[in-house]
Amino acid sequence: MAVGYNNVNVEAATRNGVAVGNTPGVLTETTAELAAALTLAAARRVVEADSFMRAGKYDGWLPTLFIGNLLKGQTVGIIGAGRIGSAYARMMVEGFKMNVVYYDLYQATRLEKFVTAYGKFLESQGESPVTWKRVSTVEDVLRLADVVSLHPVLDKTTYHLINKDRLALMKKTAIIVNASRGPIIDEVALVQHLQANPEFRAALDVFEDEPYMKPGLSDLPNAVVVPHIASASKWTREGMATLAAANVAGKLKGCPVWHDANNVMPFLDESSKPPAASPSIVNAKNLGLKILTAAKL
Ligand SMILES: NC(=O)c1ccc[n+]([C@@H]2O[C@H](COP(=O)([O-])OP(=O)(O)OC[C@H]3O[C@@H](n4cnc5c(N)ncnc54)[C@H](O)[C@@H]3O)[C@@H](O)[C@H]2O)c1
Ligand SMILES: O=C(O)[C@H](O)CO
Repeated sequence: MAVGYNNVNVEAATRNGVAVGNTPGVLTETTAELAAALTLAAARRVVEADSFMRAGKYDGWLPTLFIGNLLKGQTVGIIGAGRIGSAYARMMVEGFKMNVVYYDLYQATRLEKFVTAYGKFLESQGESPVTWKRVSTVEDVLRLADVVSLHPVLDKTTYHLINKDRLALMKKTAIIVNASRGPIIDEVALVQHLQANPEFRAALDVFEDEPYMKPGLSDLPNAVVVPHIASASKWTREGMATLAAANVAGKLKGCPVWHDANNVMPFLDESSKPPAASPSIVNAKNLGLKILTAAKL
């Protein structure tokens, strides 16, 4: 039960006539919120400070205790500005007035429009506007950003996208956040980078060899690590379960497949009869399954 299906061999499934369902449209905001939470935890050293407190080490306010990074006015870099990347970018823009630099294979038009409009609103209030910039390389994002959040799909173009050489391009006090897929970062290189650069921070929801971490990661105070919980809100998990069940039921009953995997709200309405369709079968076209239009539901 997941939106990401990089762990499934869809081609082999299709060859054998097996439908592959996923659960899109209900994870976006929840996952983006966890990426935002990780960003704040790393920027303000929340986990380190919590451990210090619980260990009974706090003996009075100090001007130098757990100095972190102010996000306001800084630049957030997005690699993969799809559903989750764009939702996270909007949160960081609206919540913390950060400027956006992003890299994606496609233009994130809605995100650009949002940042432009919000920038104009801030100006109308006498505040500095926020800005966006689309760059043509991953390297440009890494050089320019104070926080880099990774949101691409995992495929052969993004495997170890963040490696030793690219980490070296980042600012010494930057933060890297990953709530996408573990192998997008070369985790051994990241551990070495964190060891050599104590002011650099990482906040990770996903790991290269889940459920394990690469040696050394868990000892590093400049890393925040959580166990793949980005989609773990009650609303999202219920939505995922409903969509997964509806996929199975729709397939068993021979129903057609819903046409818009990003618009699955009709499947979540508990008070009405479930629609006679599978909400999201990713290999529907290649299997030759019938696909519904909105008007026919
Ligand atoms: N941690 C979690 O619990 C969790 C939950 C949901 C999704 N995810 C993962 O989050 C990621 C994003 O999910 P989404 O729903 O936003 O997907 P999406 O398809 O909406 O967005 C992915 C974006 O990545 C871009 N992209 C593809 N190849 C790229 C490349 N080489 N360089 C840069 N960008 C590239 C695509 O153009 C697209 O805009 C996926 O990896 C997904 O598996 C993780
Ligand atoms: O792809 C997904 O759905 C997640 O990684 C699990 O929530």
